[in-house]
Amino acid sequence: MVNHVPEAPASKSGDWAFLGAESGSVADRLYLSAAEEWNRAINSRFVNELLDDTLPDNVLVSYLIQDFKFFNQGIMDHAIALAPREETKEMLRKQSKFFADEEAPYFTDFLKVYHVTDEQYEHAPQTPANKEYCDYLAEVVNGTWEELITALCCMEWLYLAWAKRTVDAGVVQQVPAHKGWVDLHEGELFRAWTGRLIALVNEYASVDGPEAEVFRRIVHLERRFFEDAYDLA
Ligand SMILES: Cc1ncc(CO)c(N)n1
Repeated sequence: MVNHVPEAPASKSGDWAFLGAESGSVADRLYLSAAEEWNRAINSRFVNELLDDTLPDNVLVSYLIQDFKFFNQGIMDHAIALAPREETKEMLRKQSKFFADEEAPYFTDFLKVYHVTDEQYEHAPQTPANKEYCDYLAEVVNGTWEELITALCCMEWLYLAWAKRTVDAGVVQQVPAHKGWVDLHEGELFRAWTGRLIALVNEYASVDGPEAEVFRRIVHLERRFFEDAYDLA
């Protein structure tokens, strides 16, 4: 295969020091505590096929319909409300606007190019993992800032981690929808955003607090979210 992207190696302490998760930091320790399932998620069949351009269209469509439903949930608004400092609220507001400007158009264009009708979108049932994930986030947004920032950090970081595989391998996807999905989750801006979330986790979260369970639960749900794309495709 010409454009094969190798799997990510096992997680090691300090892997993400360049984004602020130095060895022994809270973020690094949370990352290591979920290492096994994190690795399975970022090396999942869905990610492998997306990066190698071998993903069947119906699986991509099924996944993105689920993700669009997931994305429309307002987690950022809750984070803005709970953020303890005005500068953090402002940072989150800017990122929220970025999502509205960049990520939402990706979805809308995608649905058009792949001929997904509004009806098909509306009627697609949520997959079990997506439902469980959304239910869980509905709980988390009513919890503490520490838990919410840990959840947000984990989900964005895990996305950067799978997308980074292709950047590390120097492979560029030839299918525009695949490349577009990578570009939304890897690059200077997404790295900076993830780095800001890692800094907040280091500042506010604790490895012995309830945040540790939140981190592992999100990794688990992310792995299952990828798998479910095949079941309902
Ligand atoms: C399910 C899920 N988790 C994380 C991201 C990254 O923002 C996403 N788009 N979807």
